[in-house]
Amino acid sequence: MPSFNDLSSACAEEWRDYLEHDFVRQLGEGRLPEESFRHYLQQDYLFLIHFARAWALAAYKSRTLAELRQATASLDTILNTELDLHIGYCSEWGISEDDLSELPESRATLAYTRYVLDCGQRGDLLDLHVALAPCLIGYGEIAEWLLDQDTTEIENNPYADWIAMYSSDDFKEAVEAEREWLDARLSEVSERRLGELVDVFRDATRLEIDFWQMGLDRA
Ligand SMILES: Cc1ncc(C[n+]2csc(CCO)c2C)c(N)n1
Repeated sequence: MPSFNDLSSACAEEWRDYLEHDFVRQLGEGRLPEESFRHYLQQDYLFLIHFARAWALAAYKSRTLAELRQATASLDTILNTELDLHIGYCSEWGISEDDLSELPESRATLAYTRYVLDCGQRGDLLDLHVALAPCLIGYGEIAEWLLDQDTTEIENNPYADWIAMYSSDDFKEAVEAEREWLDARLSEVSERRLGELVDVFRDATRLEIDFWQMGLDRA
């Protein structure tokens, strides 16, 4: 019976390159250049606006009240928790929300956000959730992995708030709910359909790698 693990193990190399990317290691050790984090976070502000739209699309494509609630919970987390972190870091750097809204989107941001929105438009709710899975489940695994590393520095780490948000109990609960939903839906798909979904998952994972790389390349 297929499950989420079949998606990540079908592209194990890309999945690991995403979770254990140099950007993530350096962030955990507190030695990521501020220029890299700043560029990443500003682009992530633009990214989150489109991902909020993707969850709104998931709400629209939902067939049950439970699915509708799950999609709107993610939408709410982006608008009322995640973006606050971005706005907070940026205001410490003297960057206002008006400044952020005028930033040009990088190619990595454009490619990833529009890819996910296209998956949702042309496909069904499962395609869209699979395109969103590297983002939600990946960040959950990244936060867990970071906390497991001996080299991860929390005290005096300028990125500690970022790590804390993605390792919070609320966030872990959302990741768990997503995994359960995916496992239930994937258990019903054919081999052929699973192959299509692996392609979507792999592409989204590669776009996550490009997003980290965009940050590193800035420094
Ligand atoms: C490039 C990039 N990938 C993933 C996330 C994490 N994230 C974005 S939306 C969302 C779901 C609702 O919380 C999560 C976990 C990010 N911020 N930036």
